[in-house]
Amino acid sequence: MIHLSHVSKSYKTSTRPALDDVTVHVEKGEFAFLIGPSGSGKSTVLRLLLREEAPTGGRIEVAGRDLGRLRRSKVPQHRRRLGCVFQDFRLLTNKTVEQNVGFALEVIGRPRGAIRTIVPEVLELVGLEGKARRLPHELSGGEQQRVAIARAFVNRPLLLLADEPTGNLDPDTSADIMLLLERINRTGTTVLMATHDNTIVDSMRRRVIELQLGRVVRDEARGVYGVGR
Ligand SMILES: Nc1ncnc2c1ncn2[C@@H]1O[C@H](COP(=O)(O)OP(=O)(O)OP(=O)(O)O)[C@@H](O)[C@H]1O
Repeated sequence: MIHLSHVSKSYKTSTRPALDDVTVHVEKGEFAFLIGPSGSGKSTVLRLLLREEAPTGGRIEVAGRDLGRLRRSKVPQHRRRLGCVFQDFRLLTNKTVEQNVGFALEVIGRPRGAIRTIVPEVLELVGLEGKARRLPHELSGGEQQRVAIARAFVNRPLLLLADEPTGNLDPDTSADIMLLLERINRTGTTVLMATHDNTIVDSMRRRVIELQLGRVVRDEARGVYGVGR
């Protein structure tokens, strides 16, 4: 699903590379954590996968597509095949819950009838039935993240990228969000999640890929956050 081969990334204004010879393969259906201290390159990996940035060296393949050969005009289509969830939710503040989720289907041209059927199904999956007409500011942080996850998942993406999705949430709410991401993973969606949350990583015992100064320093099948903690 994700193949990074000898990937390097140097930003123009930075003296050291953000990523330095990174080789990582994540197979279809896997759930993997990307961890590492601030500035280690986690967000850069996600940005490269979304083709928001291009690598300075190496090769990146996502869902069978070589991103180096992806024409600029095909980038939006590539991004629509991925689901993305962020720490700050990024909801449309003037749209209701159902409109936020439905919008993801509108932009890919799904007919209104289909949207009316699919949106309530996805809201039920994320536990937001009954909240479809609320605006984001009428929801708790955890509920807002559920909307963001519903929006990311409504197109049934092959791959879900999550950048610190629990960063703004309390521990109980974070645990609920992780149950939801696990449920989504069980439908066959590959999940790659960047996080600083050691409690979550330790409780899930999933694959852990650790970056330090732009290099992979650990890749364990059922890892914990910190070795020896
Ligand atoms: N747009 C940019 N221009 C220049 N340097 C950048 C840019 N984005 C990131 N960097 C640098 O690249 C390195 C990796 O940053 P990145 O954001 O990928 O780290 P991170 O592991 O996601 O950090 P955090 O956990 O704080 O989000 C850092 O040294 C950062 O300063």
